[in-house]
Amino acid sequence: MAGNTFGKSFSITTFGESHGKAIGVIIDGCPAGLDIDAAFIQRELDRRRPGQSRITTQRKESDTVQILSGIYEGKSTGTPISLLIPNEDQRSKDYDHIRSAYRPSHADFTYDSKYGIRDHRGGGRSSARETAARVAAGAVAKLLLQQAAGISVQAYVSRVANIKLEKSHKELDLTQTETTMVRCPDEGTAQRMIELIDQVRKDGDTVGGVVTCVADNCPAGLGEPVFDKLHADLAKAMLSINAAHGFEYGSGFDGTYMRGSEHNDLFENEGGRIRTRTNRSGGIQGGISNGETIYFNVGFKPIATIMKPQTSVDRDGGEAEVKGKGRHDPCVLPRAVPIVEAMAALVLADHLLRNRNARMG
Ligand SMILES: Cc1cc2nc3c(=O)[nH]c(=O)nc-3n(C[C@H](O)[C@H](O)[C@H](O)COP(=O)(O)O)c2cc1C
Ligand SMILES: C=C(O[C@@H]1CC(C(=O)O)=C[C@@H](OP(=O)(O)O)[C@H]1O)C(=O)O
Repeated sequence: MAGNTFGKSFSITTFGESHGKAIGVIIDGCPAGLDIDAAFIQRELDRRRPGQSRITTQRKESDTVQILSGIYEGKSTGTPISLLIPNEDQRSKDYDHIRSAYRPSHADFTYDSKYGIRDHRGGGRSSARETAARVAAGAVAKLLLQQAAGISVQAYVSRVANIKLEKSHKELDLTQTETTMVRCPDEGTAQRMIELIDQVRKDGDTVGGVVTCVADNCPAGLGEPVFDKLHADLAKAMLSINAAHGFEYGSGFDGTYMRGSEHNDLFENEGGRIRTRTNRSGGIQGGISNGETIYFNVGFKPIATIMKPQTSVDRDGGEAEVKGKGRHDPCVLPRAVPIVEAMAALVLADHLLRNRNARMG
């Protein structure tokens, strides 16, 4: 199968390029009868939209979603749901200077190597504009998770470069995430992150960092014991996001410093429900959810397009100099939050539906 489809039982296919007419998504497998609030899909898109604050790309897209099929009188019909988001503010001229040169650490060279086509206008399919389609589909997945099982998915920015939120997700009030433009739920840390991004933007440079994601109320039993392990599917989903460079769940890489005696999550019976006292497993054991909170981190690199000259090569291998032009994000993180949530919701919705056939009764 070509690489534009994601998921098995609840699957999405996205289409469109950053500088084409529109982008969109077809969702397959959504059961009939789900209440679909179009305003909710739009609110999720608004959280990802370019031009939303001074610390994001200034491309002005309204990202107004059109529902083309699969929803009737506010409910899913069980048929493919297609959602279209027209492009309104492409400025392809900004890319004339890289008609043949490759931007360092963007996808220009690899895309050309694969297809033999150099469409220099924006990143095409490799532009993060495509993630709008994922967020629209992720909104439907969130509604499914909420209505079918009461599962919620929330992400936030936990680090920008070296400015780190020292509190864990258990100590934070995640309802505060949307109150700061950087989407960090701690006001003081958020201010320092914003100041850093402002400075980096003035310098014509970029910074990376980490998004943390938390899924609550996930029942025990979602996932597969072999290849499609829940954490493996989450890892693939997260690493499929543009500029994502790392994934860890539960105790992650820190856990590798501990001994088994320190690391194990001991079981207990809490009023008839089997739980663990700690949650270093991040809510997943053996590829299957154990009913505890699922949490993971996604690391993002500093964005490739910088407003400083860098050496490069052109299609013929000749020397070239590339300096970023146009509208770009100085930091991916504030807009990555709704994308991470959407991809997590898609994975969980897929496994929730797959799990229906796991056993009799
Ligand atoms: C929300 C978001 C916004 C992004 N904005 C830009 C941008 O303005 N300029 C840019 O060069 N890269 C941007 N990127 C990253 C590129 O799309 C990405 O680096 C590129 O496709 C190459 O893929 P890779 O970094 O995963 O190897 C963004 C990524 C995300 C998730
Ligand atoms: C348009 C969006 O972000 C874009 C992501 C992006 C990239 O290279 O990933 C590069 C820029 O694209 P362009 O120069 O074509 O405007 C960003 O503005 C969006 O997220 O909707």
